[in-house]
Amino acid sequence: MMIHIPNVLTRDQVLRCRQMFERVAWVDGRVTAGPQTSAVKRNLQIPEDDPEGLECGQMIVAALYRTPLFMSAVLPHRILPPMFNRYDEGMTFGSHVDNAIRRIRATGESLRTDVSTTLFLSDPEDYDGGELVAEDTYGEHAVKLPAGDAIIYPATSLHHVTPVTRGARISSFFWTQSLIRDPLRRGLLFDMDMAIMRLNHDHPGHASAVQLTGVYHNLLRQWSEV
Ligand SMILES: O=C(O)CCC(=O)C(=O)O
Ligand SMILES: [Fe+2]
Repeated sequence: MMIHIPNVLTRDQVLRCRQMFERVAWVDGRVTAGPQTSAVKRNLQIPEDDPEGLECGQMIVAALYRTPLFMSAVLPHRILPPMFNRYDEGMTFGSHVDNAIRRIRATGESLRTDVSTTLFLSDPEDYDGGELVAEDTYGEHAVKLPAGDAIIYPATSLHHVTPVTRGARISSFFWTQSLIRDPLRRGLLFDMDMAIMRLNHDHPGHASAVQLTGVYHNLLRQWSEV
C-alpha cells in the first residue's frame, strides 16, 4: 500500500533545507548501498554525519510525529535519521528492494526497515523524469509529489526512480520500524483508525466511538512490538 502524506513540511521548512543543501558536499550515493543496489544506483547523497543534513533530518522527524496520517499509517517505533539524495540530469536508481536491517549510526542500534519513505524537496516543475515507481501485485505505481509531501510504501516492494531528464530532484529518504511488523495487521489498524475518525467527525459523541477506540488500543496492545 502506498500512501501520500501531504504537507509534512511547510514551504518555509522546505526552503530552509534547500538553502542548507547549497552549502553541502554531495557524494556518490553508492556510499550506503549494498552490492545489488550499487549496480543500479546512480545518484548523489549528503554524508550521513553532515551537520546540515542532521539538522534538516531532525526537523523532518519532528514534523512526522506531528502528522496524524503518518502516525496512523506507519505506527512508528523507530525512524532512521533521514538521509538526502539528489538526481541530476541522467541520474537514476534502478529496480531494487531496500536492505532489511539498517544500523543507526548515532546509537549503534539496528532497525528493521518495515516502511520506506520518500519526502520530496524539489517542486515537480523543477525537473522532468525522476518518478518513484513501486511495484506490487496490482502493477506499477509512479509518484512525483509537491515539495514538502511524502510517499510511504512497503520496504519489501521492488521500486525504482526513473532517469531525470531535466533539472534536479532532491528528496529525503528514510526507513521506519513499525510497532506492527505485519503489513496486513498494520493496514487493518489504519483502516480502523480512519473509520473511528470519520465516526467522531460525522457523529460527535457517539458511544460506539469510545468502544471502537478501546478495541483499537487493545489490538495495538496485542500486536505491537516495543
Ligand atoms: O529517491 C527515492 O525516491 C528513493 C530512493 C531509494 O529507493 C533508496 O535510497 O533506496
Ligand atoms: Fe530504495
